[in-house]
Amino acid sequence: MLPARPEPIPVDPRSTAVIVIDMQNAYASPGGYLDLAGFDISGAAAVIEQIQAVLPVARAAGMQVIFFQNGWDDQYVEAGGPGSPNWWKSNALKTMRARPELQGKLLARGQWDYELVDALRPEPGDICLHKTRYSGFFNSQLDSVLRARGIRHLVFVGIATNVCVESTLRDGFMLEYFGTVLEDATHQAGPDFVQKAALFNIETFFGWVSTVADFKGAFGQLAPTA
Ligand SMILES: C/C(=C/NC(N)=O)C(=O)O
Repeated sequence: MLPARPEPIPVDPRSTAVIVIDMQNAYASPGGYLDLAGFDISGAAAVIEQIQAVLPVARAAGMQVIFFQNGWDDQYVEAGGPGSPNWWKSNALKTMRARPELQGKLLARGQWDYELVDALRPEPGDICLHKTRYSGFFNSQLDSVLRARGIRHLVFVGIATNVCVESTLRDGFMLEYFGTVLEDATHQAGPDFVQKAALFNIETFFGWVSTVADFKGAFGQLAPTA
């Protein structure tokens, strides 16, 4: 059992994936997109440390680790033009329109901004997926990757709680996946109250909320199973 809110939840490591949402320089490094767009990323360093503690435990327990990277091709075709709400709402695209010297740099594959932070690198056996919108289920291989492995439970870490973490967990709920967020391994884009609001939504309507300490306590002693 994994201690969680609103109640403990049974989690079988063999049918569980840890989903690492968008731990890219864009979201977690000074000089990355969120920082340049004026969001407070001071909590990101702690999130990196917490994820560093989670991943070895997850791998040793036999869980699948899946890294997501968010962004687009270097011409921003995947971002959509003015006919896409993404063109209007993406703060990365808006920041580049306001500051033309950044054009081509933010969230573009091949650029530093798109890369995962140095401290969190996939290991052999981990899976890396790309996404072009906030939900990891939209236009990606995530659902088929999970179904092929019999995975039903998703444990979320990463940035941002109220955007890509919550969007992916919500879509997973609609697709019958059980979703749990490790709250202290996530950080919001926006004021503190949006972290609280996202976690309230998740624990009340869409899934469960746990902590890194409880995750380590539940799975830290487990050897991989055949
Ligand atoms: C604000 C934002 C969040 N992304 C995420 N990874 O949650 C964005 O991509 O613009």
